[in-house]
Amino acid sequence: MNILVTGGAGFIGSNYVHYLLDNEKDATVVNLDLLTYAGNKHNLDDIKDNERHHFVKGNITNTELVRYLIGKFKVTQIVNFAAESHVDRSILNPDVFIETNVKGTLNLLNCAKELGIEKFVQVSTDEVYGSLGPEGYFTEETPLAPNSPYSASKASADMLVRSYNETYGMDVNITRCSNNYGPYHFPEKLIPLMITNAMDGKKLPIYGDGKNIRDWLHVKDHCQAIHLVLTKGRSGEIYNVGGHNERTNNEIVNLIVDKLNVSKESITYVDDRLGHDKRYAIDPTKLENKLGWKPEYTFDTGIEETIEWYKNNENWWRPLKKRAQL
Ligand SMILES: Cc1cn([C@H]2C[C@H](O)[C@@H](COP(=O)(O)OP(=O)(O)O[C@H]3O[C@H](CO)[C@@H](O)[C@H](O)[C@H]3O)O2)c(=O)[nH]c1=O
Repeated sequence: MNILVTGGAGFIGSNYVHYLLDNEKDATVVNLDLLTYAGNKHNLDDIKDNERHHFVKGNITNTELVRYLIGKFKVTQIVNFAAESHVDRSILNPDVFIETNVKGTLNLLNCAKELGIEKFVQVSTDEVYGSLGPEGYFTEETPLAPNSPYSASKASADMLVRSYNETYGMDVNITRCSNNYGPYHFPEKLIPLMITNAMDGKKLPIYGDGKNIRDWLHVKDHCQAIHLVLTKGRSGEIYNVGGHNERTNNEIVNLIVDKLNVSKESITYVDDRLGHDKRYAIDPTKLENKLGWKPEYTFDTGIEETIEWYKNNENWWRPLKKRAQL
């Protein structure tokens, strides 16, 4: 297997690169990442001498570069993690989301088609389904109804991937995950922002009333799911990946406050996010039944480990928060 992993210096991508090197002893990984604000070469420090890992700084929109890498490394599969991913940033500046998430995916698909790639996996999100009321779950048949510029860009990319299967018969899969947490999570996102703010005695800003619900999935369970899809997914299929773990934002922040033993008075309610989706909840039955996926982490263990990781890796997150002015 010679796998092109795009966005492999980001949160989920770098966890997946580690997963691949640990679990596929014959795999060569070509890691293409632009190292934007959220990409970080330090996520890959422990594998920088690994001969099966080739890091390349570059943009997935660069046709010549993608063609060159596929040829040089005889790439057989592509897993596309590269994306602008932060909803708040997409509300302020949607353009770069279209550029990377839509045009970048299109470029990868074109190169994959031209050079005969065996499998293309698009890593997508449950946000393409929009927002749920208090009952029910997103299944793979739920109609797409993205509400933010971010989720609209991801839904657009999903449609392109689907079309390359329908039109050109390309072997593709789309995975749609719920909210990930775990090591190397960029500290602009809810869980790492709250942990690191709490460690520094800063305020913990909750948007709106804090009753919005997210389904939290450990990033390592997500990586395992993506790999099952890459190796066993049926061509053209979509697989939802969820944690069976719905929590309100209030619950998450209060849990972190308790675990880090800081005052509840640090919690502060701030203006709501525009178009804030109320509830995401994923039904991962298809992945469990068809591909035998079983998450290993309970949220209790996962969040404990994650908090410990941030306590032990201040050198990793402090410069990031400083640079991003968080
Ligand atoms: C950063 C921040 C977030 N929030 C709220 C907004 C959401 O309801 C919830 C989680 O926010 P975020 O961590 O930004 O994640 P969310 O918008 O759900 O999106 C994440 O999860 C998605 C999957 O569901 C991914 O596709 C996105 O790339 C990823 O960023 O916490 C706050 O209340 N305060 C905050 O400071």
